[in-house]
Amino acid sequence: MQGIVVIKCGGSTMDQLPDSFFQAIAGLQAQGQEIVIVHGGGPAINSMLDRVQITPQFVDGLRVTCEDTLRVVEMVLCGSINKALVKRLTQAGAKAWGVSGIDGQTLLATKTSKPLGWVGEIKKADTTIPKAILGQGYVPVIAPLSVSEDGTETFNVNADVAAGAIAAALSAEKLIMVTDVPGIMQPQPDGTKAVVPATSAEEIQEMIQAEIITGGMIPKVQAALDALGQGVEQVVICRGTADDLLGVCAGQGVGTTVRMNVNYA
Ligand SMILES: Nc1ncnc2c1ncn2[C@@H]1O[C@H](COP(=O)(O)OP(=O)(O)O)[C@@H](O)[C@H]1O
Ligand SMILES: CC(=O)N[C@@H](CCC(=O)OP(=O)(O)O)C(=O)O
Repeated sequence: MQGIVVIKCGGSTMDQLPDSFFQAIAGLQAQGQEIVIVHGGGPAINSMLDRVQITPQFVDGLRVTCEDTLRVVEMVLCGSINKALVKRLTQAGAKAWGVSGIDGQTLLATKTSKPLGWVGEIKKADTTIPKAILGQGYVPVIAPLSVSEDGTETFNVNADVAAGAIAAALSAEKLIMVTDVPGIMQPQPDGTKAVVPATSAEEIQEMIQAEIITGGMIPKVQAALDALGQGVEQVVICRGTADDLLGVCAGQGVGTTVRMNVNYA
């Protein structure tokens, strides 16, 4: 592989990520593969909100973010989660450098017009900082906070959306969305659920309408389609294991590959 690989680490799976996953990233980095990590941390934010007695609230997978919630989001994502990931990568032998979307205005945003409070809509992803970090031989580890153009306001951004915007701005070869499920799951006639190996914008719309895709999977698939629309070559939703990560990098059929349309190779 030549192009940049963006890995989005979902908060859902953060506590379960095995050492071998980080060792796989270290191995890829040692082979010269440029990797950028964008991370979430939804469950850790929820636990901290619980400790300060704020009830989490979501609309279509996006957190309603009042001022107090924003403080907690910034503290958890830029603080404990970002540093925990940098440490795990370091222990695995990778070189990692943690930043947030605020740093260098990597994620420039305006406040959403939706009734979600301090949630940002990304206007521009600036690749100066991620590229500078890559240029120094480190994996940028990016927390999904965003900042206003004048630098006065911070906004919360869903990590899938942040990863999609950064992958698009970097013209990444692959966006790998690592989560706690093996891909998009669909109910089968026998009552079980199976991973959808590949899907399209049209099928995704149908699955959202049929409530097969719900909650946090909604921003994920929307971000995947946006990234493809902006030139990212491949988007895969899969689990956070070394096998899945290396399988996607090797072009094997792992997880769910999201495509713009069914006939698009
Ligand atoms: N069709 C679906 N297939 C798989 N997961 C789905 C689907 N619809 C909703 N989900 C939910 O989406 C979750 C992943 O989104 P989220 O919790 O936001 O994870 P992350 O923190 O990794 O972004 C899954 O754990 C599952 O509960
Ligand atoms: C606006 C919004 O929803 N922001 C997210 C940011 C973290 C995130 O997306 O984490 P996951 O990847 O674990 O879902 C939040 O506050 O939970």
